[in-house]
Amino acid sequence: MPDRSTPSDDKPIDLPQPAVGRLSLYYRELHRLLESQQGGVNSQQLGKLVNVSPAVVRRDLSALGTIGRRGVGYDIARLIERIGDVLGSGMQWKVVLVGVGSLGDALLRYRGFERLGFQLSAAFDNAANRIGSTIAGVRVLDAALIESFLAAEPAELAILAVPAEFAADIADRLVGCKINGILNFAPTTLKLPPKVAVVNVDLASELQRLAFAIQTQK
Ligand SMILES: NC(=O)c1ccc[n+]([C@@H]2O[C@H](COP(=O)([O-])OP(=O)(O)OC[C@H]3O[C@@H](n4cnc5c(N)ncnc54)[C@H](O)[C@@H]3O)[C@@H](O)[C@H]2O)c1
Repeated sequence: MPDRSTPSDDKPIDLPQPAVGRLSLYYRELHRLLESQQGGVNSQQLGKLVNVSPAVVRRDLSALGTIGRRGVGYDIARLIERIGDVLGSGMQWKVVLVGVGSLGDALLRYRGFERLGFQLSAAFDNAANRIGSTIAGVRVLDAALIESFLAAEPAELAILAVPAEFAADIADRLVGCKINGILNFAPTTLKLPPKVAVVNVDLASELQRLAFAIQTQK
């Protein structure tokens, strides 16, 4: 297991976004392999699991300073530790969620965040029937308390699951509370200072991309 520590100011490795996405996939598959008692893996096996060539796997992993041994491959536990360090998954991240509707409720119940070091410290909503409830152990607080809560219990990341028309206002407030990264589910483009990292998850656009890919295959 990687050491659990809080996020530090260590200079991260500069990797292109597609490589970061692949590392995350390797990480997931390596955990599965470790759980199935496997000790080592080679670039061909790992590439097959995430659908990339062995050469791409070798390039991605050598960028982390991780060199496999010819004929032996990579030690899975060490590789998990190294990728976890680079992706920040060996750290504990505090996360808040805003908007506890259908989607927010489902996200709060998802158990996959904790395993990667993401701890949901609170959720916020402005609807009376949501405020005061506890979902999967996470308290739902009045959205009016975002600032006072984060002043007392700072968090690095936020998940935004409010309707699109409220997303910009909430995002500005979160940034004012020193939130550095936002996972935005609202189908709207947030205009935030460049220092704030935003990842947009737009499921409808993804479906559109999928439909386009199928059409162009014909
Ligand atoms: N449900 C899905 O499958 C899905 C999928 C992809 C994207 N989205 C997007 O995610 C967002 C949430 O979707 P949903 O289906 O959960 O909507 P929803 O209407 O069920 O929930 C929205 C929640 O946000 C709360 N809210 C509204 N304004 C707020 C504010 N100013 N401060 C705090 N809380 C506020 C509401 O009280 C409600 O609980 C939307 O932007 C939606 O387009 C939803």
